[in-house]
Amino acid sequence: MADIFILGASTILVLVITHLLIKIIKVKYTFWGFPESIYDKHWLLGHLPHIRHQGYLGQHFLDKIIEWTEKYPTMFLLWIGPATARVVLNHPDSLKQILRTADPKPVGYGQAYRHGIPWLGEGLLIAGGAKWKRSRRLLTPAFHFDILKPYVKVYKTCADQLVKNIQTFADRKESAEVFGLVSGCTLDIILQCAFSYETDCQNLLRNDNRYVTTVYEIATEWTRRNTCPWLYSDLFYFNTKMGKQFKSHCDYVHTVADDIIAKRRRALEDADLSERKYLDFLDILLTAKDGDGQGMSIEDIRSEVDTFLFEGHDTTASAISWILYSLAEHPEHQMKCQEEIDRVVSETESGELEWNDLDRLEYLTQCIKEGMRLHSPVPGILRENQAPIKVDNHVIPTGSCLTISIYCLHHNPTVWGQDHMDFRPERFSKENVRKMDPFAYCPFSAGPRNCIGQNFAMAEEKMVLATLLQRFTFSVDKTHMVEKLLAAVMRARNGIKLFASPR
Ligand code: HEM
Repeated sequence: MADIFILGASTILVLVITHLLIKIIKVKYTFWGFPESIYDKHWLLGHLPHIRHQGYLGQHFLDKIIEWTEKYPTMFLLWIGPATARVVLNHPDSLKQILRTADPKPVGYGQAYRHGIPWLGEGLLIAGGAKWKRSRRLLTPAFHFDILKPYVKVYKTCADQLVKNIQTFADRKESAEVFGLVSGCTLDIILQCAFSYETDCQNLLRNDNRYVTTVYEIATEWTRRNTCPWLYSDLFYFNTKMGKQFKSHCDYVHTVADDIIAKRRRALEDADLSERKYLDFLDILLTAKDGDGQGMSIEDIRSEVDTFLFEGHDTTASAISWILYSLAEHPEHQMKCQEEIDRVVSETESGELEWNDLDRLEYLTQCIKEGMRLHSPVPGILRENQAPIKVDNHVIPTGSCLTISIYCLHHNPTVWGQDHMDFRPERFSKENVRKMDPFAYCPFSAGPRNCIGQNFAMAEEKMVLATLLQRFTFSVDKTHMVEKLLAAVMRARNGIKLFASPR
């Protein structure tokens, strides 16, 4: 009996090792000669020690990928263990080849987007093929300018509450951790605009904001799992402590989404839709019908709500917080923004910024763009190519997992110059933008799978920042170290602390 067991176990071991060896040989052969930093590569772990430096994906990894971008400015390989290679694209000429297509996101075993499915389902962000096409067509009208215009009032009301919250720190002459406060504000905004759902999620007395903190945990854990090949198996992962916690966090955010949907469904039953010119995002989801009269399934609606709740608040919170940080670091640019905002506001009839005024905030817009270049709120995205791609003399075969590193693109010295780490809003002056390759600057990605919410996001960023800068001058709290942390969005490891002096 024991002999049979030993024989069985040895056979399985030999098969596993043979499978692994074949995989290693195949991957090495496929990417033979591709640029990669062999000096930074461990013989077994590949680049994992840099990816998981001190156990998290942070500044060390960002410094490394910038170093590799300087050496290999069109693409480089990133090895996750001995048998998995990711092709990182970091130059407009290489990444435009994939961004111009609607090629899907990789969702196979061990692929990053797969690990997000328990949370976001197959919503617009993760779905591919016909499902993505249908949802994109359905939801595009929800971002029509006529729908977005009235949202400026919501942006302003929520930003006014943010001002009040920051004022409490200013009164005590304390620095405020802005990332958390801004996240509450952007969540408030997306809940009201897309879901007609009002909460007191900016109420500081609540002490926490369970939805924001839970999304923080989920997004951080999602990224952590992506960098741990030993956690790729669902069977294993969901039996670990972290896997169980991830699942329970997902269950909680799903109950939030279910509540939003149920309330809106009840409100819609009493409403006369024929009188409304435009429907908001959730109305569209709830009333959408196929040619055969079939509506969207409950799971599909929830996936979209979860996707928009996350994409609609975490990304903008990252953008606004990091831009504010750069402005606090550069008083000269902050002052120019304030002068512009004061002037534009003084020229309005109501004394309040309206939709059309946002375009007149040209210098603020330059600072926003430069802030999103420097910090890249969404640092990287993945795609699976459906046709071979040629970069320099190398052919990336069909079905490869491509990492489009937005952060590396935005720090590529061959595109942005040796001063790419400097905050220089003049990079986005009209003359400079005219000379720019359209794929050199992609905070919202580009092509058919670009960000559906980018106009919403830009208007929101302008309104929130203009409201804040009208009331305060920000400066950095030098006692607090600000360090980047990569999750699905660019976070700050211990937050961002700023002093706000009332003007
Ligand atoms: C500064 C803010 C934002 C940034 C930097 C940003 C960036 C991005 C990027 C890079 C992508 C491509 C993702 C990928 O290929 O995996 C994307 C897609 C997407 N974004 Fe945004 N986003 C922002 C705000 C928003 C907002 C406010 C919403 C919703 C209201 C939104 C909804 C989405 C959705 C649904 C997708 C998937 C689109 C598709 O695949 O068709 N985003 N965004």
